[in-house]
Amino acid sequence: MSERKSPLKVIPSASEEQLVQALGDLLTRCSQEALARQDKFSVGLSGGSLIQLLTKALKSCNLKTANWVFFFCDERYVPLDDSDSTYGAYRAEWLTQLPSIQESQFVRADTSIPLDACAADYEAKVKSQVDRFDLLLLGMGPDGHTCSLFPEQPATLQETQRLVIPIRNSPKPPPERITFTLPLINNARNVAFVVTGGGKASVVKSVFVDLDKKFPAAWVNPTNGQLTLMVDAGAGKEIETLK
Ligand SMILES: O=C(O)[C@H](O)[C@@H](O)[C@H](O)[C@H](O)COP(=O)(O)O
Repeated sequence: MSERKSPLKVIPSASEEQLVQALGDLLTRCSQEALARQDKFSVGLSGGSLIQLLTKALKSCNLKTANWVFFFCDERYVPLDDSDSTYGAYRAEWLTQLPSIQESQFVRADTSIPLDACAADYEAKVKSQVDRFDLLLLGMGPDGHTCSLFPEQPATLQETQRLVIPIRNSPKPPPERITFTLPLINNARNVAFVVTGGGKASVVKSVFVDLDKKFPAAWVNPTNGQLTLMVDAGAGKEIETLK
């Protein structure tokens, strides 16, 4: 158990429709705040079920996205046209369904170079464009992993220097990845977990109520930013005390 640096905001949703609406509201607020401060809105994306939810939120909100820039909180080290590529999954959804978003708005990892170089190159890309992320959208696996920070690889949670690191032997395939580290994640202005499904209810409680550091997601604790947890009825069923 450790302390939260800022209060956790929990947004429960009774249906997918409500969750999509809440995600749209979050994007609206964070983008307005960012664009009132600077000329770009920087967003870190994650893979998994978030892709579809985000696509639905963006379609229903009709936001002006021209000044948004999308990064990847983690990426699988596979060619960009591989079916495992997180960027590829977003591209397939967004470039067909969200015509206002351009390919040039994605800052992609260069997976054609060696893995260590890929991570260092992505860190350089982040540093050259972003001081603090305006919004990081994170998923969480049933094992409590987030980004590509896995419970089986606790040393990744001790990183203090590098902002993006290579991952080898990931317990979840594919084995090679790059991932944002805690110094970068916890420096963001807004970090939002989007977690769905009853299968994750107990890990949601362990991470967000018990702050059990066995789970990498429990290490996400923005230093000077807002942490939000968006859950559907299934994932949120064991956290009554937080709602
Ligand atoms: O790179 C990956 O393997 C996925 O992106 C993964 O990290 C995902 O974000 C979480 O497992 C949550 O996924 P779900 O929301 O689909 O459960």
